[in-house]
Amino acid sequence: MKFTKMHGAGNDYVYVNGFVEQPEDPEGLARRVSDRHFGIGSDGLILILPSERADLRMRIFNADGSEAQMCGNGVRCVAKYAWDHGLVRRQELTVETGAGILTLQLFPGADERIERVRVNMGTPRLTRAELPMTGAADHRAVDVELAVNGEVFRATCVSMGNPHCVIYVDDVERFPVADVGPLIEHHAWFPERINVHFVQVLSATEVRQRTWERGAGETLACGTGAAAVCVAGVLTGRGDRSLLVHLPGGELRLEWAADGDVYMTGPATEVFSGEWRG
Ligand SMILES: N[C@@H](CCC[C@H](N)C(=O)O)C(=O)O
Repeated sequence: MKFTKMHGAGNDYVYVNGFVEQPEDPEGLARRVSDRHFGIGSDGLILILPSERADLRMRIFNADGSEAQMCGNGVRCVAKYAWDHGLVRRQELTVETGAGILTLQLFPGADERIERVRVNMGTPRLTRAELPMTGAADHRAVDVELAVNGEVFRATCVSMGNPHCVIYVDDVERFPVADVGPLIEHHAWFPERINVHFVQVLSATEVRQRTWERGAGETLACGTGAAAVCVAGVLTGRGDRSLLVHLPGGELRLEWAADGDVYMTGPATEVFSGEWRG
């Protein structure tokens, strides 16, 4: 099976061109290729597929094999792959995801390859039923107290098609993400688990973020998570509608626009291609 390794701000996936390859067991394949010692090494697997409703369709599988609805860093790389590898050569294209059909704008660099992509990530979904999380179905969870192992955090929960929990901390570099992240991912409040983001506010327009991803552990960036952080900043009065997010693997620009949709702009990078015989 031919594959291409790509990343968006360090959030890396193995990409398979589903126009050519049809993997039989994508869940199992995701677990095997993602292994950083015995596989290719990645945060998961993304299949680029034909669509009857959009230019392309993508499916994303986390490193543990679970399928997610959406991947913000991944969808930018799908757009880059489509342009650079000649699947669709248009500067505006649509991608069908588990979170709906998204529109993307592609920005080529001097060598005519795509360097940066802007994605309309759609409208955030804010009720507990939409996340999903326990509690009154039509209520939001904004700065609510969440008890974890005897400690109480203030959590704001936002769905960008997939579920996110945003926690503000004073010093994100020193925060024990690998200890607290999995406890919140598997907390009884979240029947489908959740992605968890620890955020330090630098100013109303800038934050530093570290992420514990559902099904993948700590990653270097999360695009849907950065979108949720932008929304959480506005909902809690901590941030403007336009936000620069610093992540361990790079930077993302977010805007919760007046039309209600969240726009994300960031890099997309191809690392190498190969053949998987596992
Ligand atoms: N890294 C992604 C999100 C990938 C899926 C997530 N782990 C989930 O299970 O919802 C991003 O860039 O958005």
